[in-house]
Amino acid sequence: MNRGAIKDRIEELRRVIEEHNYRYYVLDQPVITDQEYDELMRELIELENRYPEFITPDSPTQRVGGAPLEAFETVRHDVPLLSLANAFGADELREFDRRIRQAVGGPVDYVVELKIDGVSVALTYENGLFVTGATRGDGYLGENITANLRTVPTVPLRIREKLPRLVVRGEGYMPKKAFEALNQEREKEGQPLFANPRNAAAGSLRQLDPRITARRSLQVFVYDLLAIEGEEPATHAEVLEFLERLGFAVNPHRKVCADIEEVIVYCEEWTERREELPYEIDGMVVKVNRREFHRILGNTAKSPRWAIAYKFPAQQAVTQVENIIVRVGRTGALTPTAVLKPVRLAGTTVTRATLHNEDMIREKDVRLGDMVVVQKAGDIIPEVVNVLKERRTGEEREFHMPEYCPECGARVVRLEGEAAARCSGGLACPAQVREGIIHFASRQAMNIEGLGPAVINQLLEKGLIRDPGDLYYLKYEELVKLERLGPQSAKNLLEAIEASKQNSLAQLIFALGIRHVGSRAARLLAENFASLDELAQASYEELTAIPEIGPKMAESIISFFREPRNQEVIGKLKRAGVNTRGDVNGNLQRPLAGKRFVLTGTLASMTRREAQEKIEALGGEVSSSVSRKTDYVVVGENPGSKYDRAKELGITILNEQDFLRMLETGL
Ligand SMILES: NC(=O)c1ccc[n+]([C@@H]2O[C@H](COP(=O)([O-])OP(=O)(O)OC[C@H]3O[C@@H](n4cnc5c(N)ncnc54)[C@H](O)[C@@H]3O)[C@@H](O)[C@H]2O)c1
Ligand SMILES: [Zn+2]
Repeated sequence: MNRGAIKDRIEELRRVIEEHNYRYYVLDQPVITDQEYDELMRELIELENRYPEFITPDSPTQRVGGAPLEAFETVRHDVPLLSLANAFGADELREFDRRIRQAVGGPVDYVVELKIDGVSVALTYENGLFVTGATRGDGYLGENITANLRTVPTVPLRIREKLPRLVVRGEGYMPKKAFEALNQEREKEGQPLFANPRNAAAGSLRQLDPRITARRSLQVFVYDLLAIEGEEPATHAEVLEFLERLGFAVNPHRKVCADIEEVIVYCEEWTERREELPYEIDGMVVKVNRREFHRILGNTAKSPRWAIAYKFPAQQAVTQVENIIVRVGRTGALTPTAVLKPVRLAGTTVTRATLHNEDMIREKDVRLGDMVVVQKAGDIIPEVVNVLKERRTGEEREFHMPEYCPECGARVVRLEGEAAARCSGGLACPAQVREGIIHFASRQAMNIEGLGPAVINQLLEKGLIRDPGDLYYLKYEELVKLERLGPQSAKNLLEAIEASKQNSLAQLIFALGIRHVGSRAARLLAENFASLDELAQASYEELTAIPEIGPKMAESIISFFREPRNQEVIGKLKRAGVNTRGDVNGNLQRPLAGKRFVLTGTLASMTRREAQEKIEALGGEVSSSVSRKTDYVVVGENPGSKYDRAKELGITILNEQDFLRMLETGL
């Protein structure tokens, strides 16, 4: 870019950011996500850092927040209420620490607090009485919202010491439950919904009628001392204790850390635990503990140099729906999937998101070409959260479920009471056959290593297999000819197929892909019937007599074994020597029965969900918190507080290797 283009881009960014600031701070109605906003801001900061000659005092990088609303009386803050600089990731925290140590000439310790996602407020007390409450506004001029803050139960009207004058800073917020209830009520009344608890808190504190504020279940956490007449504590940690003694609500989740690595561990712990909290946090705040250093370090125009906000990695991102395709699953269910313009999300590039089913598409009104918010929760496939309708251009197109299966041309039907539309092609539908074989070979089923979707596709295309039974008749000469399958892998694959003949009956039942029969039900069935033949003969009464086997599952099992094509497959399996007999002693297959596990940290070999499924498949249980009843705590990379708790209680700790061994041997 030449200088002219750079200047244009900077001005463009400023204009766009100003517009979003206005919507966010003044109207409490943002139209983009915080991540998108942060991205714009980051670009502007980077450009201004590289071309400082273009910095102007009115740039949004040099100013805090938005202008106060005229409806309120204006309050001038005697100590400016600044914003915070952001750190994205551990390295930026280390960079912050380096700057600090250089400036103060030695090591420093830090206080780390939760970054409550709410609205900044200043509370002034005179002779122990609450006299003024104000919003941050532009940092210098705020709005006088004293009457509203008086209705908030955690704002003490009188503090426990009769100090002549005290100004504190805190965060007004709305707990998640109250936010949901408020939006539900607004929906019923046809009022516009708040985008998130932060906007709801801001809107509620900036009500002209304090009686409305009083009904909004707002709370305040206090986190800083801005002014006091008299002696000041020497450290920030002491400030927080002092505020607690005065009767303020101070957030209990905080930690004094001796160095930045300890800070990083604590931030990562909360990245994992944030969902536990009854209110939203959008990051952590790292503050230099010694207040003497605060004075040495000073402030920029926008933020103190002695503190930084560690922002959690985005779980949401905004992108465009380029297409909506339909995938046909093992049971014939048609799953509409959004093809997205690639976007970075929580460390990976996302190009697809599930839309679940047609009803969901209607409900969210997702159209081709829409800008949407996508989210990743845990390790599940990303999903579309909502559509940014205000960003529609009119070019968007509605989606319709196809009437015929895109893979086999059979009619698509939708059974009453079912959300899914299904291809009626059954085993004549290549998609269903393919997905069925992929399932058969998968880890939890027959666990045939080296037999993934790519190989299965080739085998089907070449006509070498038509169903799972055919896998056991494959020959070496056929396999070596496949693409990307050398002599060694062909040999390995044959061995893996051979080995799978010794699998348990439970694995086989699950692998058959009987509708509604998951791995747990398969295990129950294997424990209750001596062989596959016995199961195939079972009556409706015998099946439903087993606890957890309901009518739907029983019917599905019976009709599966009645279907001639399924009988044919089972015949092939038996002739090939696949084990169809159960273990007499069911517990042999449930070596972890009665054992309670807790998982913490990241495992290298599997996701948390996979680990849980494996434990359960072997009869164990997984719970979310450590107690005396816990038998094992499985500890991966960057474990959370559960690890400390396990050590405290003396519970057996398994590292990943121990855990894998246990899964394999049951010991
Ligand atoms: N979506 C939009 O259109 C839009 C527009 C403007 C701003 N924003 C969001 O707002 C952010 C900027 O807002 P900001 O200037 O208020 O900064 P900020 O919210 O990123 O951080 C500063 C604020 O953190 C709060 N805070 C919470 N807990 C704290 C604690 N323990 N210690 C100290 N401070 C604590 C304080 O109120 C402080 O003002 C952006 O990063 C973006 O996420 C979004
Ligand atoms: Zn089909």
